[in-house]
Amino acid sequence: MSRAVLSLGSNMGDRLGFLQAAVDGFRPELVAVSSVYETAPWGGVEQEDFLNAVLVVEAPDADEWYWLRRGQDLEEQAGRERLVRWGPRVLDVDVVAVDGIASDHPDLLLPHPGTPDRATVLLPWLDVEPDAVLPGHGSVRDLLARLSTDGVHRRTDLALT
Ligand SMILES: Nc1ncnc2c1ncn2[C@@H]1O[C@H](COP(=O)(O)OP(=O)(O)OP(=O)(O)O)[C@@H](O)[C@H]1O
Ligand SMILES: Nc1nc2c(c(=O)[nH]1)N=C(CO)CN2
Repeated sequence: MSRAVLSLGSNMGDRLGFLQAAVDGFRPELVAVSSVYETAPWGGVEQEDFLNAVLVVEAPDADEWYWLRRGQDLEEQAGRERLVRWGPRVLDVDVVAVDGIASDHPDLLLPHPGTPDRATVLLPWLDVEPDAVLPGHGSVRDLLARLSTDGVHRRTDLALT
């Protein structure tokens, strides 16, 4: 069984609709969906706030590349264009971690190297796995305790179904 943690983000157009489309795309493999968070952009590009969420997915015969490909297919279906690094996007699907796998392949770095510094990933991850461990980095709770969560707000009025 392959178990992956995926991070979703959108800051253009119907943000919740794009996240929901990703959830629907992963429906057969879906184990858990976090709350939706409204988050101030990190990365230095001036842009609209994001909606972020985290999914846990599982499939019996998948490997880590399967999850990357599935995420990229869904980004493409959403009409994503790669214009600016860390810039606006209709849908971003990052593979945060797959089981305990470490990968330094540039097309699939695992765990995703941005994760330890991103409250926009760690906070929603804790919703679905309160005892989560980021392989090689320790508990998600401890990683999050080092970070500011200013600008990361749970949207109780929005939900992915
Ligand atoms: N763990 C991963 N999850 C998703 N894409 C990855 C991962 N590791 C490497 N990549 C590669 O990153 C590229 C996509 O980068 P993308 O434009 O989505 O980055 P970004 O989301 O803007 O920035 P960041 O990766 O820092 O969140 C793809 O070529 C993909 O193969
Ligand atoms: N808050 C927030 N900021 C971002 C995000 C994101 O998902 N959330 N993704 C980016 C590009 O990957 C750039 N900046």
